[in-house]
Amino acid sequence: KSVQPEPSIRIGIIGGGIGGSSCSYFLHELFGAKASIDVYEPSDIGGRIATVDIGGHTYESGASIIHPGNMYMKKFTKEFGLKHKDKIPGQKMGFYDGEKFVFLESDWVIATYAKMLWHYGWDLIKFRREIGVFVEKFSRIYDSQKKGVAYSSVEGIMNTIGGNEVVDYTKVPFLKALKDRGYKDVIIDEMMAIATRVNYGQSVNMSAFAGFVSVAGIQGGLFSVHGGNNQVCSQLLQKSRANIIKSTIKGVKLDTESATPGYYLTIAANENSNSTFHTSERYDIIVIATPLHEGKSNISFEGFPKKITNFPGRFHRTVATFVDGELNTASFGFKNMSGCPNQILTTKDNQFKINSIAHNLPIDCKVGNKESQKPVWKVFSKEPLSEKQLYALFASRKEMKVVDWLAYPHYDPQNSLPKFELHDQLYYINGIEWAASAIEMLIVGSRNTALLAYNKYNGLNDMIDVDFNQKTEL
Ligand SMILES: CC(C)=CCC/C(C)=C/CC/C(C)=C/CSC[C@H](N)C(=O)O
Repeated sequence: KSVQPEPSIRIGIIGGGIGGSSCSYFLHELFGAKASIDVYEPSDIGGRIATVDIGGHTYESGASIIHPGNMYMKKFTKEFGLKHKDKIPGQKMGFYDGEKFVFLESDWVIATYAKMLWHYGWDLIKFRREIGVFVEKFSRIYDSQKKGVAYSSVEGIMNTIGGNEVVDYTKVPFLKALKDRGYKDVIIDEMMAIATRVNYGQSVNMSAFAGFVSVAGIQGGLFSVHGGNNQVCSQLLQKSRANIIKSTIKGVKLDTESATPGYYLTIAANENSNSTFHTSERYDIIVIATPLHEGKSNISFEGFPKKITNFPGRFHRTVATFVDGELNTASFGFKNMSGCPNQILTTKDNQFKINSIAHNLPIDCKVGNKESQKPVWKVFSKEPLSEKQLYALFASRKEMKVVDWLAYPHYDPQNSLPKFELHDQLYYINGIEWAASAIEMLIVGSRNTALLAYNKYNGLNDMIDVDFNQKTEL
């Protein structure tokens, strides 16, 4: 009978969302039984990919879509025996400019494509091709991670994806990148604007990299996990044999006494995070898997030679209002739902002050089971909806739930990209969100962080910050 060695490395992860859970999985894959992993998450596992219950069904409350080119989410779904959520027919999309629908989907796919081609011309084909190339470039990061390469900064990852061109995408407005490529105003003002508004609540003035990712998020073939994307997080934590601790972390303190790098986590002793009674635990490696920006967390850093405080930029407020009720179709120029789209995406700020209003289906809906297909309306807006706005949008309301959250960074091209490495063995996954926030982006960031910790711990310095564009023979 083989005897398992006692773990000799203690790893603490702050946050049990997709970043924290996938990092736990990758760290376990790399360090094996040598490491014991504690994941601190005071709320539900899943973070921003959690769910909301309404009218007796469960719906995705946050990040809900996965791109078919997202290799890690595809791998995890398969590995954990999860299925894709069924596609239920009858979803009809319309682009609304505040006065009229500038584009309305047809009941037939071919007719919709022909209409789109007529409306947007050659730009539509050009852009589809360009996104394809972009997604292919993105796969270079999977190759470099497979070979064990890690980057200490988000910029290193961008450089691997596409050299200076992609690094620059994080620094120029999407609008400029599109104009430089010769796109006409109609596709920019409608389709590109919709992608940035629906996916990030922002506009084409946001940085180009996040703009490209947002457009990838309105392509065909997108999926989500049957039963909820957050199952991936629970499975990842289970596979990594992590201890899940329901406590709030108040601070990280450098261990200055020991010869080897180490950190103390200050832990709120009970679920009341305001309690003044704290405990402390020492770890060899710490991974922060929660945003550190202003308004998002108040973790303090103590005893570090260089102050860890400066995380410039701000998070963007997104309000998701779920309504079990009837749309006021007259507000959109229709007598009833016949002919009226149930996926209304707005091209610009409008009288309703909404980014989109769309039918949302339960996480476990099934083709052939009508009861499981109960849609609710999900409205995205920048501010909570007033009673007057709700009255204009809905003819009737049975139940309503509001998720008001600081969802994504505000993508100002002036923002600088954070580093993954905050100190010797103190890491920050969510820095990657400042290039673009999506489930897959956080997994890419988390695998990078796990590789960085592993390479550093084992002195594999030649596997850190390798210019993958120059050196592919690794
Ligand atoms: C760089 C490009 C174009 C693709 C790389 C792969 C990638 C990260 C694709 C993600 C596409 C996607 C699902 C975008 C949605 S934006 C964020 C969304 N609202 C969410 O909450 O996840």
